[in-house]
Amino acid sequence: MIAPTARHQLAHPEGEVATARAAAACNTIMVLSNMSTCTVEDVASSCNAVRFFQLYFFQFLSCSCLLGLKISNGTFPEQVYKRRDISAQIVQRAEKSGYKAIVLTVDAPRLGRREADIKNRMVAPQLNFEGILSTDLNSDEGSKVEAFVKETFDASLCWEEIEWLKSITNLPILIKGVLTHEVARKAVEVGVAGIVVSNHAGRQLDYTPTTISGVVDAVGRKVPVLLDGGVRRGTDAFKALALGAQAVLVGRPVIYGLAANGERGVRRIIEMLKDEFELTMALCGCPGVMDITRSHVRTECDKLHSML
Ligand SMILES: Cc1cc2nc3c(=O)[nH]c(=O)nc-3n(C[C@H](O)[C@H](O)[C@H](O)COP(=O)(O)O)c2cc1C
Repeated sequence: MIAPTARHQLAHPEGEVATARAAAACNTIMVLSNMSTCTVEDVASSCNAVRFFQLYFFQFLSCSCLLGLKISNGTFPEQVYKRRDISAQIVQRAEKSGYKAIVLTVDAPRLGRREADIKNRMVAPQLNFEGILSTDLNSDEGSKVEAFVKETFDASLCWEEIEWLKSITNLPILIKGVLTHEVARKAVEVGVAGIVVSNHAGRQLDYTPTTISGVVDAVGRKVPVLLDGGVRRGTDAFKALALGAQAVLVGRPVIYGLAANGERGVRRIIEMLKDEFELTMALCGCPGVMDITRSHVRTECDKLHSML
């Protein structure tokens, strides 16, 4: 699957549209970010790729001087309002445009400190929100993306939000950004259709681990577990499946392929990964994906256990 990486037009003028066409040609699912640089509808009408839609929840940050509130030092505190109407609008647009699932990203209550973005004063067009949210933010320092996220992402996201999301869409809901078995169990309890084990490519917090094995054990096959992050070779996909993932998501390699050669570059990346994956299966004696088992990989943990 292609992971949501909301910067495609910075890599290539056709951005997510070219990526979606490559996904369709290679029979791969594309997850479109709600921060994408092409609109939900443009990507949908460009080809017949199977598409999932990635969602962040929104809020509205307003200075309380509008409400006449002051704190003791004379400054005006900021007030935060949830903007479920915006989340609802965008989910309904995705549903209407034929997206097959919602992938709710839960690991970005705030943006991690992305020093390259700050240095480059990063700006990314937010076409999905034109006329809905102000995307022209004044930030004297740092990246505009950071300012946008600070002002508009709902940092108070909680489990009730999933109940609400289920009430406004018939699409299955996957949760992306799970790292622990406790969160995975709770996610199953509230009725998600799938779990994406991900540390957001390490872009949020340095040193966060991805712990697929613990999550797979906790979930116990009740819903599919997907692995995201660090897949660079077919062997990585094979290892993920051996550890219990049902699919993998690929982010940056797709962007690199897009930057190098547009739609053809993305196709090449996906083909290379698939070829390497099939070769690994053949060399491990696995005629089909169902033949890939836990015994095909040995982790550091296994090594320790074998020494006891
Ligand atoms: C440039 C860039 C933009 C991203 N934008 C989003 C996003 O909008 N939503 C999201 O859930 N994840 C986003 N991610 C994280 C990816 O979905 C994915 O978790 C990560 O790239 C996977 O790791 P990989 O790049 O090692 O394959 C982004 C990642 C990158 C590199």
